[in-house]
Amino acid sequence: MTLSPIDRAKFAAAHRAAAMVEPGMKVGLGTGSTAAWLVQCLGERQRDEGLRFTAVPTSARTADLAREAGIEVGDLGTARWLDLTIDGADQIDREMNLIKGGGGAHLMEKIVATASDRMVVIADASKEVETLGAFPLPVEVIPFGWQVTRMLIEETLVGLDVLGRETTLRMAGDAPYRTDQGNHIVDLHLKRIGDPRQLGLVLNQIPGVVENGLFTDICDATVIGHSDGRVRVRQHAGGPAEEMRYDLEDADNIFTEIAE
Ligand SMILES: O=C[C@H](O)[C@H](O)[C@H](O)COP(=O)(O)O
Repeated sequence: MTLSPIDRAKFAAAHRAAAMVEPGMKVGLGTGSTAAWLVQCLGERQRDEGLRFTAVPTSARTADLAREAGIEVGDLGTARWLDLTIDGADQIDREMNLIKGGGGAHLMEKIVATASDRMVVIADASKEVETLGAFPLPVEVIPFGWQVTRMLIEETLVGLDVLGRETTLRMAGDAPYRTDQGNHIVDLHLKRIGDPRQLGLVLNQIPGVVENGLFTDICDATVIGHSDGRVRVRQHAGGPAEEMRYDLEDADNIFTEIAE
């Protein structure tokens, strides 16, 4: 079976990051299409090597995928503190600030990543940007009075160093989208985000806002995959980036084995 170029990139990043999981670790499993590859790769390591680890998923979707891959699912309340969380992202800037929540899971993802010694982000190269902003910034709000919360968000944006103030309520068909926690999501269409730390703090002060999708000072390393099989691992703390290259035929073979 042959992977599409974008899936090769995601797979390569996920496969490299899966190798960071050591026996006995407590590991947060992210949400999204890249994290789904991670779950497959960890399932494969469990089957082939007998790798044992405690998995804490960041969404019901990831929990289902993990179970399907034969991975036993734990919960954060029991695990308390994790060694490592591996998750995808919608945008990554040079300082490893992130926009997350394109799949609506950023609240649980932020809790899990914050409760981890390390957060490693896996992504294809298209997610790397100079400055955050082109991707809509998700803000999870409670359903009660969401219209007012949205208005307050828009008013707050006026006083900030951002470009653009349009907001939309995320929909799932004809009804407002519901997160795993039963909340709604307001997406902010900002062309430029000035200071992501400041914006993140200010948004979370607004009554009705549960959590925004800006992750600042949380990501410790990025694993970026390319469709030609190249993978680049960069640490937030600095130091030389690690470069490797998957043989594309190998990647397709590994994928075929996982899929069977
Ligand atoms: O809510 C979803 C998450 O933050 C995802 O990790 C993010 O949207 C990236 O997803 P994908 O790997 O599918 O691009």
